[in-house]
Amino acid sequence: MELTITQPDDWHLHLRDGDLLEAVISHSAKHFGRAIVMPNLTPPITTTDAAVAYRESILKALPPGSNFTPLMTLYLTDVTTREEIKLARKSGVVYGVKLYPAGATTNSQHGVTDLFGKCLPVLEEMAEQNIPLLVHGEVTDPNVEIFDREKVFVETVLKPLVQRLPQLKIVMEHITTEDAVKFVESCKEGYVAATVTPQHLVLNRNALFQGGLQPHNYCLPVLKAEIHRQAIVSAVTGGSRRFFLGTDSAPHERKKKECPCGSAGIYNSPVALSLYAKIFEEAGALDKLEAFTSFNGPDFYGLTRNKSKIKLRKNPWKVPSSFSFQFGEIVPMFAGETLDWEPCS
Ligand SMILES: NC(=O)N[C@@H](CC(=O)O)C(=O)O
Ligand SMILES: [Zn+2]
Ligand SMILES: [Zn+2]
Repeated sequence: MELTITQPDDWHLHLRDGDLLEAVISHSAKHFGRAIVMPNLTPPITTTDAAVAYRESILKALPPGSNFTPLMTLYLTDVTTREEIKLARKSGVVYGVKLYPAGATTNSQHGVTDLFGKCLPVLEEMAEQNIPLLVHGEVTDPNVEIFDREKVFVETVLKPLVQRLPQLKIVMEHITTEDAVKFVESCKEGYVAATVTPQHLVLNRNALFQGGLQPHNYCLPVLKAEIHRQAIVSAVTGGSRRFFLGTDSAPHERKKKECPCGSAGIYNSPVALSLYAKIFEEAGALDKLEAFTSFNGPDFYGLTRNKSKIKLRKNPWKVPSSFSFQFGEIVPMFAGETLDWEPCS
C-alpha cells in the first residue's frame, strides 16, 4: 500500500546548534518542508537579531539542494519588550514567541516567572502584531504532581489568558492530556490550537518502565496514562482542524540520556511520520492524516500549504539503533525496532 500526501511541516522542532544541528538537520529536511524551530538554545534566542543569526546557521547546515525552511521563534522572558515584538514582526522570519515557564523543561531557566505580572504588555503587542504565543503548558510548582502539571496549567494560566486576551493566537505545544484536548476544543477555532507529538500518540507512561528504566522514552511533558493517550488519538484522528503535527524532536547525546540525571527529550525525527501514519491507520482514519500533517498547521499560522508531495509506503523497515558522529551518538525513538510505514521522498 502507498499513500501520497502533501509535504508535511513540523510545527515544533528542536534543531539545536553547532555539531548537534549538523548531525540532525538532514533527518528533518528529508521529510518536512518547514519547521517551527524552538529557541531554547544556550543562551536562548531572545532577540530578533539572534533569531536571524540562528536562521543563517540552520540554512548553512542544510544538505545541498534542500528547500527546507526554518520558521524562527523568540524565547519569551520577563524582560522581553514590545519593541522586540515589533522588530520580530518586521524581520519577516519570526513566526512565534515561545513561553517556557521558568524551570519547566530543558533550558527553560531563563523563562517566564510571572506571566500575568510581567508579560501582559508584550502579549498585547503580540496579539496586535498577530504573532502566536507557543506554550510549554506545565506549571512548575514542585507541590503539583508531575502528571497533573499540564491540567493545572490549563486551569490557572491558559483559561485566564484566553479570557484576558481573546485576540491572542495560542498554540498549546505537545499536549498530553484529555484536559488539554477539552480546553483546545472549547476555544474559538483559529485562535487556540495544539501540536501533538508521535510519542504522546503511541506511548503511555508504562513505556518509561517497560522491562527497566527507559531513558529514551523520557520527555516533558512526561508520558501520561492510557486514557489520556486515547483522548489525544481521538482528537487528532477525528479530523479536527485545531490539532496539527509537531514532533518535539529533541535530540540529546546518548551520554546525556543514559546517566544518573538524564535530560528530557526524545529524538523522533527519523520515525515521526511512520508513527503518525500508524496511529491514523489503526483508527481507520488514514484519509485524515494529510490534514493533520500538512494542512491544519499552515492554515492556523496563515501560511500557504506546501505544493510538493511525499509518499509513505507500507513496507517494514528497521530503525537504526543509533546515529554516530564524531562528538558521540544519538539514539532515536524506537531504536532497533521495525516500523510499518516508510516515508520515501
Ligand atoms: N520535550 C522535551 O522533553 N525536551 C525539549 C524541551 C521541551 O520541548 O519541553 C528539549 O529541548 O530537550
Ligand atoms: Zn516543551
Ligand atoms: Zn519541545
